[in-house]
Amino acid sequence: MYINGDWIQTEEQFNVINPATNEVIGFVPNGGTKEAAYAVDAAYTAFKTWSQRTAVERSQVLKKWHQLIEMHKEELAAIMTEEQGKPTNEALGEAIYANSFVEWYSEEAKRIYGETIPASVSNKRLFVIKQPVGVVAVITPWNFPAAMITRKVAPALAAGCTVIIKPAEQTPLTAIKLAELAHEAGIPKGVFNIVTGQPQTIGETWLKDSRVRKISFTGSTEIGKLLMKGASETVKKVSLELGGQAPFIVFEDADLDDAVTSVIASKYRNTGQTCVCANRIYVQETIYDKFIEKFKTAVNELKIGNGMDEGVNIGPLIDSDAIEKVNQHLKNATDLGAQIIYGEQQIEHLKGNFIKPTIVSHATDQMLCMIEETFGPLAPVSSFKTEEEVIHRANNTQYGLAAYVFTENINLALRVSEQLEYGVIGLNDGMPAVPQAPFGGVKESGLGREGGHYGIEEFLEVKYISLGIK
Ligand SMILES: NC(=O)C1=CN([C@@H]2O[C@H](COP(=O)(O)OP(=O)(O)OC[C@H]3O[C@@H](n4cnc5c(N)ncnc54)[C@H](OP(=O)(O)O)[C@@H]3O)[C@@H](O)[C@H]2O)C=CC1
Ligand SMILES: O=C(O)CCCC(=O)O
Repeated sequence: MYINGDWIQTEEQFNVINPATNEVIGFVPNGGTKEAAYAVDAAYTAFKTWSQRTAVERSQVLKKWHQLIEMHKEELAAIMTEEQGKPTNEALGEAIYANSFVEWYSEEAKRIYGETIPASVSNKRLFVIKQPVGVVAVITPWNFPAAMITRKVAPALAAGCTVIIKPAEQTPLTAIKLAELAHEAGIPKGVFNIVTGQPQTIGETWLKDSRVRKISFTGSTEIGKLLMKGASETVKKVSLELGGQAPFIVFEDADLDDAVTSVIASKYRNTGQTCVCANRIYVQETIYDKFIEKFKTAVNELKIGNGMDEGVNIGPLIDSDAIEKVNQHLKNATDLGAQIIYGEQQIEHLKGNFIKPTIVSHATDQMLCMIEETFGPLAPVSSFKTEEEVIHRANNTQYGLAAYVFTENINLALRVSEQLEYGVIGLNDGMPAVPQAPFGGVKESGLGREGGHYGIEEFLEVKYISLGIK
């Protein structure tokens, strides 16, 4: 792991596994309290100087990191395919996407503006300045091993914060590669630190330490809630990007081909393992059969296999627990009357964590797959009659990250978008996330926003200065 500009080893290590083959591909240090605390010491010390650098200086260092990531994007992609399973093209797409946050925030570093406020008396002047929050703990998941790091770290560093990062145990190698490039880019020692190892111990050490002023987390709602509770002990700021349960709504006047292309992209990207994946698909009853036919045809084109192999677009799931969850959702759906219309055959020729893309029709809102985040390539399709009905059903969840709406009617589109209780709406768009726009959820899908100028605000404190003048 990488702390205070040095590479740190521990006696104990843990293995990193390729989910396409279940083979061990490497190992990393199993850090605990000692390493987690050392990272805070380093980041706390480095904050004093990094926060004092000019915005232009911070911007230049981030630009250098961006250049190096661009130069090494194929290598990063190969690491992601090996440790996470996503197909090569998708992994390269992620490396580029991840780097777009570094580029965007290298520019945004220069636009952290304050404010002057008219005073109500003539002998005062009122100012607002923005300052970095301090040491930021970044805890990231395995589904986007590079982008979830850069989406948090780039705005944090641009704002003048220093970071301590704990990547997911399944995907530490991508994080370590990013650290190598950060080191080469001249990010000063202590500004960027990676601790691999025991999640609970590392998490607790950071939660208890009052020098850590912010936690930025992407992952399950369960762990998000736990971190939020822990953060209250020292009143840290929190940003949480948690589970989703995205409805994908297709109205009868939608461009069907477009809707099908988008549902494939949204549902099967990363083999269904994103928090914004279409989780439940609602299709207006008048076009239901036609949609299902086109959807089936398109899914049939997908090639499943080891992400390293040419032409593969569906890789393995991350581990056997993930397979079990999808199978549990599928069994529950069929027990409750859903019909498997695509995907019933088992995959026998692949030995990793593979599961066939599956479509079920006649899904109802009582089924687990319509209530919980499946995080896998199971697509339940349900029909609806009216706008009111589908809005009610889409909102009837504790989650609120992304929702998708397909229609050619601008009035309907805006009415529905405004009524959906979600942080991100893909309106005739199955892939809305970009670096310049705010991404994040409402309800139990999280707090705060990543991306755009909103994303950097999460790492800034507002300071009000009242100046009395003579
Ligand atoms: N919003 C999203 O993008 C994601 C949502 N999920 C959802 O969560 C489910 C479970 O996935 P899973 O990987 O277990 O997600 P987790 O929430 O458990 O893991 C996310 C990150 O949190 C860390 N973590 C776990 N426990 C603690 C703790 N007590 N204190 C501090 N950090 C901790 C993990 O470390 P470690 O890896 O070492 O356990 C990892 O780095 C998925 O099936 C999916 O539904 C999962 C990933 C991403
Ligand atoms: O699953 C997630 O947490 C990540 C985001 C997807 C995206 O950025 O498109």
